[in-house]
Amino acid sequence: MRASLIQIRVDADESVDSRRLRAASMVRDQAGSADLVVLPELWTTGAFAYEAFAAEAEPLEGPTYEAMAKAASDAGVWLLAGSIPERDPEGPLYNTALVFSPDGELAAAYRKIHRFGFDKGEAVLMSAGGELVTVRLPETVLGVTTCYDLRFPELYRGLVDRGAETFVVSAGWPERRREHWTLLARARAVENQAYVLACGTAGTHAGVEQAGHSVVVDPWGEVLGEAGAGEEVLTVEFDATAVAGTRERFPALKDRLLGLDPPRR
Ligand SMILES: NC(=O)CCC(=O)C(=O)O
Repeated sequence: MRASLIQIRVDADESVDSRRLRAASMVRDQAGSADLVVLPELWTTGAFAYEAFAAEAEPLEGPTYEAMAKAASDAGVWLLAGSIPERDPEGPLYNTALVFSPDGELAAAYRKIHRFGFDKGEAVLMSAGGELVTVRLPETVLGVTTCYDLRFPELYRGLVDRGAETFVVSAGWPERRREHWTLLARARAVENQAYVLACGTAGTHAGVEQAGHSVVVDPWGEVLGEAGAGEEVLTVEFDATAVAGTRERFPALKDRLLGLDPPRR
């Protein structure tokens, strides 16, 4: 299958409306080139533009949902439309990733579990999700994750236990920790014998330079494609069936002793 990672530029000098139109058009441009399209985390506001979260928060079925549902169906692609600052009808904000099927239906919504910032920023402004999300595509099962989640291997193991073979990561990762980004993407791929499609943003917002360098890693940890620092669409073709083969030939996942209920002896 072919996946296109849209590493869109998120700069303070562009309005959210303009970026939404550009993102929709970039998704449409993938018609015929990709089966799956991935956008980054909080690309409407920027992942570090904390003061914009409440101002630009949308209900789940708000303007970004509308634009992305239409773009997915126009292009006929599966679309992980990145995440939005979602305002729940009860009041709290969530960092919520949206997945659309090629007919423009919502296939899943994933509320980011691990919020970044310690005692500041997203960690205090957003509420934490609590549900692991997988999506069955014809060729593979996606495990949906967002940015800082990449540092928590137990989340990815939980997704493997729910059948995930391809992890998608929407991110707004900063340049200053770029080496962690690539290292963690490869680690999650190797330890779970799964593909990792990790899509970040380009540009600088809220004074935080973004790493770009979106990356696709195979179940053996090989980097199949990597973007540069600027705005770019990274398209990579990969054999989704290779996950089963890798897990059969090198069955390390069967040697797990901990975390299973009951534990294996
Ligand atoms: N938006 C994020 O989750 C940022 C994560 C990050 O900067 C890091 O883990 O490092």
